[in-house]
Amino acid sequence: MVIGCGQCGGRIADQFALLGKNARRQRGISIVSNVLAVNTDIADLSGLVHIKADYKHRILIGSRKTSGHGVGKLNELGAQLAREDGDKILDSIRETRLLQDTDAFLLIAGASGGTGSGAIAVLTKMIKERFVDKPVYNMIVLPFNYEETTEERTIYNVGTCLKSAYGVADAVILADNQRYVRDASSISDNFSKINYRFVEPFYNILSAGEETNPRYIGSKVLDAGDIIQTLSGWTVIGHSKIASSFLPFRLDFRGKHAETQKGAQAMEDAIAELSLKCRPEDARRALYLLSAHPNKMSIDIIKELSATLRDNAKHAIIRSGDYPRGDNMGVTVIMSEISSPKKVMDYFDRTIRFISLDKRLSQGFNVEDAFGSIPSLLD
Ligand SMILES: Nc1nc2c(ncn2[C@@H]2O[C@H](COP(=O)(O)OP(=O)(O)OP(=O)(O)O)[C@@H](O)[C@H]2O)c(=O)[nH]1
Repeated sequence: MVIGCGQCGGRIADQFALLGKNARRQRGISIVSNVLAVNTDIADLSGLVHIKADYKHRILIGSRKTSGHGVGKLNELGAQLAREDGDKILDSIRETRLLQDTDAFLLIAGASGGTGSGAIAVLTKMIKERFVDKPVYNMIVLPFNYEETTEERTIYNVGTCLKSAYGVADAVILADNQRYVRDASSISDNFSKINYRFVEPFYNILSAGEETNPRYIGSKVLDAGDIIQTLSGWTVIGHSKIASSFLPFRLDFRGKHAETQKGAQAMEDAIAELSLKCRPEDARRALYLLSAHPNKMSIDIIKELSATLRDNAKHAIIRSGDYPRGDNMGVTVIMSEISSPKKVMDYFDRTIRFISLDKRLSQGFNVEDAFGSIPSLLD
């Protein structure tokens, strides 16, 4: 179940709603049990397209205090309003027809805003307390570089949001806006392309374990259990596609070798496309899914993918699966339990400076050091 908080979270959740519709239409399966958007701003909720338009799915919080006009980047206010009106979200979750079939919750927010940045950890905590048997994950979107220099509160919001989310969510998937920015295009064009890039890797990962047609069931099915076992702590996700226009079983040895090489290349590309730049060797858990046309699945490619991932994520427990569906060969990779990702540590460092504790941070700086100094939005 996907819950978007604030404008950024709501728009990305909207993209998940579209993904759910596509899975039903194209594959006849259900991969998303419900999609909700939570906001303090009526206009943001009105701009969504795919999330159902009723008040149980587009949930306005804090309307008495903000008159439906947002919290103006004050994430403490976002957190407070989520605490006061959180029951509305819990009610909508409880009324979800497919609640029993929900394997996990995914809450999404932009770290630098007010509503989503403040609400995400508070709602995560409430949902975890109410639905104790289901993991609750966060996807947190990091701002563009220019926002860090032009908007005063950006760093503080990001630091407090990341700290609060890490303290309560079962995993925090980091997605960096700056990764996919294309200077030449407009901001709105950028946003829709970036949102697509963030959500696309989930399509096959969520589909593989829900597949019902025997023709498309892999030899090694990657299901919700594998994903849940993989997701922990700081996490990133990436995806790559390779057009494959021939059948490997009819190839001569040179063609076969080239096809196998494509497997290694696809894995390298997926790692290069991870949602936040990080060091794969810092991951303690990893997962990959190979999707390809049933006729193009080959054991050699799977071996090559495994070897390439092992070379990169040297210290990780690796899980994998294959999904024989689709015309293009695609590789989705998740790296999880990443120790002290550099960009996150930089945010903690700069947040501490921002709140003028003026503590010089030495080389051995780690999450625990930073946590002591940064205020939590959960208190
Ligand atoms: N990827 C992506 N980022 C977005 C989108 N909309 C906003 N952002 C980013 O989200 C951050 C701002 O958060 P918002 O979600 O707009 O803020 P909010 O949670 O609605 O909070 P307030 O507007 O202060 O009430 C900035 O870093 C934006 O670049 C979007 O559709 N996609």
